[in-house]
Amino acid sequence: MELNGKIAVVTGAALGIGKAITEILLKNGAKVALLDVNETAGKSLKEALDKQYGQERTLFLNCNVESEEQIKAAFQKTADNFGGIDILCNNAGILNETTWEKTVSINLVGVIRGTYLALEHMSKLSGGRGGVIVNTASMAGLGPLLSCPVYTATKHGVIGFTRAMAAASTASGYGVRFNALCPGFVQTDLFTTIPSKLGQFSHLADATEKLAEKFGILTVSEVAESLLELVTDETKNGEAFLVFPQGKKYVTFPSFSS
Ligand SMILES: NC(=O)c1ccc[n+]([C@@H]2O[C@H](COP(=O)([O-])OP(=O)(O)OC[C@H]3O[C@@H](n4cnc5c(N)ncnc54)[C@H](O)[C@@H]3O)[C@@H](O)[C@H]2O)c1
Ligand SMILES: CCCCC[C@H](O)/C=C/C=C\C=C\C=C\[C@@H](O)[C@@H](O)CCCC(=O)O
Repeated sequence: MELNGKIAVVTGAALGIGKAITEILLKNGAKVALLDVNETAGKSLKEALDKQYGQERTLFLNCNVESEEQIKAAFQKTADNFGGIDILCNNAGILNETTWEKTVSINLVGVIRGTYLALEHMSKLSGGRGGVIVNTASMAGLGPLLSCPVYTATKHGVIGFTRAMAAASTASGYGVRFNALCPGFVQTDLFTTIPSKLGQFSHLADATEKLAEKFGILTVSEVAESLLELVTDETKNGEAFLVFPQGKKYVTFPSFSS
């Protein structure tokens, strides 16, 4: 996919990985709607991006992915403002094993909600022009992270949902590709605030730290480069792209056909 003139929506765009995704999409010619609950950070980023790319290339919308109404309105404003939606990055996510229902609501339900509402704009079956949806999962979506079982469950769910939607899209003719981005540990606020978010598993913080030492820490720019590959390579559909400092690989899943 050539990004010049394409229209992208990024959730959780104000900080961390979402901010880096926004920046690399803009750098490659896309227009970007930034959706985030953090209005202060979102408006601040929009102000900085306006200086670098001009006011017309971005739109900041205060949007909580837990709200059907807010996502629906944000997608409509994006389509009205830019003329449609070609790319969706369902990136917003939290890690909190104490408020675990909220973790499920944002990380998994929010991804499902965003996907279904975006298809109303993107699917060729509903008058859209197709495109690509990339869901930010995690390495914890491929293997259990012992200190955060609910977070692990949400990321496993995101990968399963993404792969099933990719198959459904091919079979149905949506014209939309679906891929999961699975980073290892990444230096962001989510990562640095972990110790206070493990709840009943706080005693496993040291074990988690040892895992981070083993696997290394990615920069947000490294993650964004991998996102760009999933967006632009039109051969990629139904992929789980595992990214960590030592390298990156497309995950092979068990096949049940004899
Ligand atoms: N940091 C890591 O180690 C790591 C590794 C793999 C995957 N991830 C995933 O990457 C994604 C981004 O995480 P990050 O590390 O950049 O975190 P972050 O906390 O730095 O940024 C998350 C952004 O999402 C926003 N957000 C949170 N809840 C929201 C909601 N309900 N609606 C809209 N926006 C919301 C926040 O305001 C923030 O701007 C998450 O899905 C996370 O699970 C993170
Ligand atoms: C507590 C940190 C939260 C960061 C969340 C973010 O999504 C990052 C996750 C990064 C890595 C997850 C690794 C999971 C590893 C396990 O599946 C298992 O493979 C570990 C195997 C143990 C070993 O090889 O020594």
